[in-house]
Amino acid sequence: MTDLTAAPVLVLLDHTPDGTLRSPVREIVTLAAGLSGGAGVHGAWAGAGEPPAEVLVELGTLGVTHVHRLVADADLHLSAVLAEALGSLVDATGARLVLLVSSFENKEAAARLAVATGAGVVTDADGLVVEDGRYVASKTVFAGTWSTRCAVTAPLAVVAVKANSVTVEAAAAPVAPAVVEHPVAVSAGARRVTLVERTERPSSGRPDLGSAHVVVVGGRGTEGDFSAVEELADVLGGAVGATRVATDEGWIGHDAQIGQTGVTVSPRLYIGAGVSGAVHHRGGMQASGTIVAVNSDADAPIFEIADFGVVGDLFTVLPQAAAELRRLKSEG
Ligand SMILES: Cc1cc2nc3c(=O)[nH]c(=O)nc-3n(C[C@H](O)[C@H](O)[C@H](O)COP(=O)(O)OP(=O)(O)OC[C@H]3O[C@@H](n4cnc5c(N)ncnc54)[C@H](O)[C@@H]3O)c2cc1C
Repeated sequence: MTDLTAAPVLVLLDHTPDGTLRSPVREIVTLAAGLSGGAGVHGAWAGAGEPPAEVLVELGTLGVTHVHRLVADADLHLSAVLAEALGSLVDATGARLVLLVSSFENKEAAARLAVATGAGVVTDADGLVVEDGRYVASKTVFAGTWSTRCAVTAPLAVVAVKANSVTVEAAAAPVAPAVVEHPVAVSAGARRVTLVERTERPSSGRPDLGSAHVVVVGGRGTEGDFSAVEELADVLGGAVGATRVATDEGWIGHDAQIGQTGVTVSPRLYIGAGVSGAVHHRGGMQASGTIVAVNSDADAPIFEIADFGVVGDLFTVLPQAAAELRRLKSEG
């Protein structure tokens, strides 16, 4: 039986343009440290300069032993280029597992990497273990109504893990990661698309919807007034989401839409206000840890899946909840 813990684990270290780690990266590094045995956790760093010193310290605390700074004469934001870079790192490190955060862009890179290397790929995983010499990933499917376990039978596993799936933990002993430059020879095929321009969306100051621990969602019941939803999200340090009705009405941007034709979220806490819980919406939130619903209609379908429900007017309930949370916070 193959001893997978004898092989290093490769982790894509997503970060902001200024070099700050994106929050779910800490989760997959924790997962990698637990799976790598003594073989080490190798991080792939795709960015203009070196990782900042404080990031290296943090990565070392989490158990990253090596950071490979990818250097390419093509844009590593393009999934074809990134997939080739990760493929060459797999060859260089002998990794048997590549972990990525399950974002839209990373899933595309994961698929390309798997096709190029013959790897087995699992996306939207919420857990990963080694069983009988194979990596076995868990994930929910069919709008969160089924839990599945997928064993990777190929020699290389590529697994994209959903945010909020792993509790971040420091490694048993911190290390000082070695920073290694890794030049990437990009193929002509990966150059078929060139990035002409990138403009970062202005930050709302709130966490990213796809990876936030808390998401507060407004539906038609808000009648376009998201102030109570935003206030509660801010008290909880959460992101603001919406139903398709709310985005179609133009009350909030389409990137806030959660559901079958929007973003899939699985925060630790989902709060739906004025949201009926239609099947197309559930498809994007049913895997959330705790579901709270505030709806004036006691027969609204969302109460069927809610862990905690309040029958009431959101414009009364949400400000009360926000005020009480503020009071509790001020008491320390
Ligand atoms: C192909 C297809 C894809 C779709 N994809 C998506 C998707 O990705 N995401 C998505 O969300 N939808 C999607 N939809 C639409 C989906 O079917 C529902 O129409 C939508 O989710 C309903 O949004 P809602 O809950 O805001 O509105 P409604 O269903 O109208 O519910 C509004 C709720 O607010 C409550 N309410 C009203 N006033 C208050 C108040 N003051 N306080 C408290 N509660 C109040 C009402 O009791 C009601 O339950 C899709 C539809 C189709 C056909």
